[in-house]
Amino acid sequence: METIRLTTAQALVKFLDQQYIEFDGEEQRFVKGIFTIFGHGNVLGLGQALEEDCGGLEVYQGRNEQGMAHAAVAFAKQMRRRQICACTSSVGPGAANMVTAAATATANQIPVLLLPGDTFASRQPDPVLQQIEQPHDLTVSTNDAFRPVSKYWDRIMRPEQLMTALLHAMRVLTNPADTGAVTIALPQDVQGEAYDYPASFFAKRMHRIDRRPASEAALEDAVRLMMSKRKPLIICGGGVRYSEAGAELQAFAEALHIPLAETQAGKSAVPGSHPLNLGGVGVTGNGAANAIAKEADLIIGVGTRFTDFTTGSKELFSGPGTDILTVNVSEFHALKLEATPVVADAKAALIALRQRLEAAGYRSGYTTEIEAARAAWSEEWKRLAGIQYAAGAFTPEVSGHLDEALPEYAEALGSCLTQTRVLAALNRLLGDDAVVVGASGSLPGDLQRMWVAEAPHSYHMEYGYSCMGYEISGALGVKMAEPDREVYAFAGDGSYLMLHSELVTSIQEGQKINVLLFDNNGFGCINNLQMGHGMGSFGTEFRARNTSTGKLDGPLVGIDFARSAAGYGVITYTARTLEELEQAVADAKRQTVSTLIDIKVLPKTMTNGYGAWWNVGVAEVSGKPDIARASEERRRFLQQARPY
Ligand SMILES: Cc1ncc(C[n+]2csc(CCOP(=O)(O)OP(=O)(O)O)c2C)c(N)n1
Ligand SMILES: O=C1C[C@@H](O)[C@H](O)[C@@H](O)C1=O
Ligand SMILES: [Mg+2]
Repeated sequence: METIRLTTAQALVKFLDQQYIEFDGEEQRFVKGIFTIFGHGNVLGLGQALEEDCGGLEVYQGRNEQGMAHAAVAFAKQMRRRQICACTSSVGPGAANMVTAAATATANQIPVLLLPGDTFASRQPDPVLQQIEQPHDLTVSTNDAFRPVSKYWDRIMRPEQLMTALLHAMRVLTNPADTGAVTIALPQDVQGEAYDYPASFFAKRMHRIDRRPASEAALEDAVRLMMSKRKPLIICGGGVRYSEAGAELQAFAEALHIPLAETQAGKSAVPGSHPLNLGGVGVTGNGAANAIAKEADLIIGVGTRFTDFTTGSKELFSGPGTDILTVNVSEFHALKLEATPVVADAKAALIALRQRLEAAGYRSGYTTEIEAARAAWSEEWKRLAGIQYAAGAFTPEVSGHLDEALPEYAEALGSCLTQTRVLAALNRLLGDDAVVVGASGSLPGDLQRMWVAEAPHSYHMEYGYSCMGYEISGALGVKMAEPDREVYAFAGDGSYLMLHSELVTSIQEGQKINVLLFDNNGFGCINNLQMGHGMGSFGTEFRARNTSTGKLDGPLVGIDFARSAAGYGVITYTARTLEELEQAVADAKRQTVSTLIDIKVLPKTMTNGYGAWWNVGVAEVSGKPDIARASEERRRFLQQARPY
């Protein structure tokens, strides 16, 4: 047997360099590159291997391990999971910083390969710097924290273990039904240890991603169910996009005259302006999709995980005559809500189903309802787009919370801009081909309702984990995936403050991203949530400590975000009027380096709900009557919702 003597780390790099995937007959390199932050836990092992021979892998330098791993997650998501980046960190805190990103990947079912350094396998120098000593179990290290948030976890205690570990890593990373974070912990000493690896291990490997066909029996069940229904509604989830099934979903809807609604992950599979596309559904859905959902007698969930935001905590389509049909490549998701399951690739299943339903002469029973719902939402959209603040006589969208404080905000921010008006303007200004990126705060809800995404894959929302700080790191990953498109990160001020370090990486890499920062001086959506459930404003506005009350109810803490980002070399703007915003967007498009527009918007001017419930925990004991009312309302909704 021919062998090659390499260190564990060198073998790892050589193997990753030889992985390819085949999808619909097209071959592609699987690992584009590797994000690194070196420390003593990885620099002399994996760092040495990459310096000596990184093959075709690109090597990037991250700023924060969570940020760089989020960039890798966003890259893979925008590549529809057909190409990934790996990430290596040092031992201890560097590794711990990646745990959040691992969870983001796993929650969203996005492949990412994480390679944290680990403590010594030999234990000779223990305890090493950054080692946690657990007297009850010496095998435990920080990296065990990746176990619950990874789809595959391994620790390489001997060089030869690497071979089985990497083959299993590839199995999970390329599995469309069950992928997510793969963590391979690399003890510091083992990374540099040598072994005679079989040369065959480094041969080019092609991993075919098959389109799993639906079984005849499942198709028959689905057709039988559909033939008995007159008001079906398709819910287009992220699986439609990963399967490249947008055109087929559109053809399916057109042929059978069935409206469709979008989840956050499914948006931009079918053009937003299509007459059968009702837009976002659920807690952050719009009036049209939610109205049709409430009346539907069949929900056809294609490639969706049916999260609480999509199902309105299982209250939205809970009528006694409403059935669920699922098309999902994952059995786990297909079997949710006691659905009639079609476990299959979305594109393959939609083609097969359409053929059978057309042959059976199926057409839904909708007459004018779809058009009417769309028209009503269009009027509402225009109203939202036109909302302007007027001192003294203004009722914000989210009213009855901070109404009296709005003049103070207008003065402190120096702006009267409303969030809904800004979003409508941006939808017009950015251009259809631009990719919008978001994750957390009030913006995902507003975007799901208001953003009309026309071009395929122009909407990139991480709403599985809704992780603050993903927006900017994510935009970098999206730009790496789609260098020819303008990429816009939509971030709240809270989210920006939490993590924006990879903005510097975007400058370093010459990967232009645009940050649209919505500064409303606080954790706006959480303020809405607490005050909407009977609490006061507590710990969510950005106010200084008040020396007379001892509380955080002093003056507003203003931040000049444009000035802060300018220090990184970012081209920055501040927008306090629509004219300033228009000029800033026009100028930002002309730039070749990353830009940031600090948009000052009034709190409470985001969209409000459109008839879908969200089950959030409410105190059952409180001296406040409003909280008791909220708790009572929750009990009432729970009785209407599906219990499981
Ligand atoms: C990492 C992380 N921590 C906490 C949360 C909970 N959370 C969700 S939105 C939010 C506040 C967001 O504030 P901001 O980014 O300013 O957006 P706004 O709601 O004001 O538009 C918080 C704390 C989260 N989603 N992610
Ligand atoms: O707690 C949350 C509330 C949501 O409105 C928000 O979008 C999300 O980021 C979150 O974590
Ligand atoms: Mg905010």
